[in-house]
Amino acid sequence: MSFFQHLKASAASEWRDYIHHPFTDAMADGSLPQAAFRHYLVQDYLFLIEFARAYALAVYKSHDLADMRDAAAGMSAILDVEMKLHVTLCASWGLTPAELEQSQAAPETLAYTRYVLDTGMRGDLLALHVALAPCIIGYAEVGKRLAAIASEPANPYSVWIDEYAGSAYQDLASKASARLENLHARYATPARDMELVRIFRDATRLETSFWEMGWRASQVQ
Ligand SMILES: Cc1ncc(CO)c(N)n1
Repeated sequence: MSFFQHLKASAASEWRDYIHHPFTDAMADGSLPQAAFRHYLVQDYLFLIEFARAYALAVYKSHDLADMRDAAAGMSAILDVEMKLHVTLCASWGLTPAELEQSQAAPETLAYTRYVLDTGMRGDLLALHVALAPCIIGYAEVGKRLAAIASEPANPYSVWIDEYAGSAYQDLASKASARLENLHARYATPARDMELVRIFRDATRLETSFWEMGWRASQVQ
């Protein structure tokens, strides 16, 4: 069993809640109110700023050039690619990048981003990448799942779904999986297993609470 499969199996119910959240199903069938999606996406923009910072921390925590380049590429993938999706979608609602950046972070956004940064600050590169894994590998799973069930044609969320189901993002997630296995082989010890599983489970729960935040916004319409 790969390390990632082990993490998923050790947090099976948390992982299922995250990947199959009602917020994502409502994107797939197009029933999610746009205001809820907007709320989510603005928070996600703030989230990505801090996740880019977490990859910068991974550069700092790296022991060799290969890991540094790898982390730098992860940072660029967020700053130069993924955030463009948010900027484009938000522009269609009249929101500028400056307005996005000045939005107030929700408690869920603060909790998740602080958790990952704190895990990286006090831990090593492996702990940090375990904290980052639900984000990148999870969204690739969600993207693929939604692309398979999304209502056609003219789903209002197809741009989002296509981004995460698309080959560029899928490729990024495969690289993240390979990186995780490699770091595990180099830095894991049996005594660390509980610590690493806990980090993975906590980060997965924080992903679910991020969907919950968007989902709650859809319930108050
Ligand atoms: C909350 C969250 N998790 C994961 C991703 C994927 O990068 C994202 N954009 N937002």
